[in-house]
Amino acid sequence: MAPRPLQSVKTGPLSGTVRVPGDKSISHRAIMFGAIAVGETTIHGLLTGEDVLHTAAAMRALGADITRSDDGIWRVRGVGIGGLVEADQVLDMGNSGTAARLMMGLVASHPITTFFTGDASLAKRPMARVTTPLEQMGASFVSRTGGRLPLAVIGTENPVPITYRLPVASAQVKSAILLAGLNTPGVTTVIEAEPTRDHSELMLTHFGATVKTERIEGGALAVSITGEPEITGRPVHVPADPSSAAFLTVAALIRPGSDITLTDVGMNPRRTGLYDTLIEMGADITFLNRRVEAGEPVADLRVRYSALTAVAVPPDRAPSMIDEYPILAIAAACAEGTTTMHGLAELRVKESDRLAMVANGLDACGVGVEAGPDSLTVHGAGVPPGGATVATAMDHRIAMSFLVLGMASAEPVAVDDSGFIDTSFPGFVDLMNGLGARISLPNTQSAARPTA
Ligand SMILES: O=C(O)C1=C[C@@H](OP(=O)(O)O)[C@@H](O)[C@H](O)C1
Ligand SMILES: C=C(OP(=O)(O)O)C(=O)O
Repeated sequence: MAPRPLQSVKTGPLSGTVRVPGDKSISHRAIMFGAIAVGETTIHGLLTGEDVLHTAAAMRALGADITRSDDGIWRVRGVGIGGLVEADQVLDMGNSGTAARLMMGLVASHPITTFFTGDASLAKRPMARVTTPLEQMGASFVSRTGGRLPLAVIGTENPVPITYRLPVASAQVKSAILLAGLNTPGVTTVIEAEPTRDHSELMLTHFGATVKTERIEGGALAVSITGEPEITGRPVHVPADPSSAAFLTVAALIRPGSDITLTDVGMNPRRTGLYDTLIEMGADITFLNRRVEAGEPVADLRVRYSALTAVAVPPDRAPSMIDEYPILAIAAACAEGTTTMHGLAELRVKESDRLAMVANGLDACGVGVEAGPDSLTVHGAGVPPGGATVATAMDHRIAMSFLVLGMASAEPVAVDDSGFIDTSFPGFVDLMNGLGARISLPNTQSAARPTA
């Protein structure tokens, strides 16, 4: 598809009350778990971003019946544990690491062969982190050198349960193993040194599976699933995505006079590291109407402009804000002082090398920045100069982050392609402009100083 450049110019105060789209992690899981449950799962507030639509298409190809009614509610009729059928087409996972990795776990413990592919960004991302444990469970794989997509999973008829210690903090790898464990006799256990998002554990429990989490010696968590449960379709209410709300939150914090409210935002503590960090920087964020909906904590967030000061973000916070470092870097660029972030090696293997893309983009916009192998240092500029076109490398979060930077910069900031924003946040531009942003097609004069 042709690139879709956009530019963002300095805006006045933001105001209004909005609900950002549904949580991407929870939406993928609602479709997948509904597809392997018995009976009907109804999903309210599903994210209809492209990543989740790829998951829905793939689960249909594997036998589930998935429809969307006019009222916006999705209905999934599942096949039951062990009931997935061989797809007669290659499954295209688009830009989505979550879709590819969780689905590989699901099919690995079925006696079927499944072919996966993805776009140029996904085809660069490491898959050995899931194929290694799934091989131990009995599946085999045929892939390109280095274990990348396109890739075939030859599922096993006789899967064996394993106990596996995660070499990287990853909810995707944890979930892939637990999902393979669903159609495996006995107990499958994943040990994680650092707690990652637990949406799989919460939702599988909601569907009737037995999932236990215990703290073991050394402080690690052991997450175990008992195989071959009877899981039944359930209603799922998807909260608004805290990772999407992050862009609006930072935009309001850096525009003087702003006062916005974001409703129904997921507040699972394994996802809220950015909000903790912003509050440490001096952000005025009030959490209203805290409640639990369908097993997930949610709140309405009132966010007001705040003079932010730099912080050192502790590395052990990374799993709870892993997707939020690009937008935190934008907040840091508008803050007073030097912000340091460590423990970020995983950012190099997301939709793009996010450390490199953030550093190149900030540098092009005149903000002092250094990227190390797993760290980022941003020197706050107060009002960033801007005046550049930033390369986004097929990465939705890089595109949204730099459009937010443009809202506070002296000169407009353009992004070379906004098309991938639809993977996670359809309607981003309209929602932002509705609050007072000025994001539009670039005019030719401002497209100066392109980044690498
Ligand atoms: O499990 C999930 O839904 C996700 C886990 C994270 O990836 P990793 O597991 O690779 O850290 C995150 O970056 C991704 O956006 C969604
Ligand atoms: C890393 C992300 O997603 P995924 O791994 O599913 O592509 C993200 O949304 O920032």
